[in-house]
Amino acid sequence: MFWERDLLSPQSISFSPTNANHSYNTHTGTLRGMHFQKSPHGQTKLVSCVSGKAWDVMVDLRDDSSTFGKWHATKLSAASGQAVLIPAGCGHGFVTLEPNTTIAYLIEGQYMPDQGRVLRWNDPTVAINWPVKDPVLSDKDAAAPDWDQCEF
Ligand SMILES: Cc1cn([C@H]2C[C@H](O)[C@@H](COP(=O)(O)OP(=O)(O)O[C@H]3O[C@H](C)C(=O)[C@H](O)[C@H]3O)O2)c(=O)[nH]c1=O
Repeated sequence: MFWERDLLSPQSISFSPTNANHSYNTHTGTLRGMHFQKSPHGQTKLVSCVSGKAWDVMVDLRDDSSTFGKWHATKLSAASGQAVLIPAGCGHGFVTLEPNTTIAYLIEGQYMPDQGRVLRWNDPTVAINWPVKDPVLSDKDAAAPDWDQCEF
């Protein structure tokens, strides 16, 4: 079981997914991120790995949060069955640790491409300690701005 609505409500976490995405990645060292939608169009994501293995990262972009600018990583794998909830207002990214890694995630919040933003994966302000130093990046991610140029 990946998600059950009533499982989260005792922790007073409300999560009502509106869509589900798959991200298939052929090569080890594929890095996608850090992606987010500009406030107030943030999305909450419940992320899991359904094949292979990945190092999944969130960064807190909520300027009223005590962990503003901090990052947190979780190792996800098909074998572990673990999932991680990325709150709205956080950036999300991952790097694959095996070939043929598929990330599956439920999303709450409408996809609004014109509100999509990217923070550079190796921005020195956030300083995420990625396990992969020379990743495979999309053009969009390779051209991402640093913290100071980002619109949250
Ligand atoms: C997110 C999304 C994407 N798309 C389309 C738009 C593009 O034609 C294609 C790939 O989108 P994108 O470049 O955003 O995909 P990734 O580089 O895999 O990034 C994703 O992985 C990172 C780590 C994320 O957290 C984001 O949810 C998501 O952006 O799927 C849709 O049609 N609906 C959607 O909800």
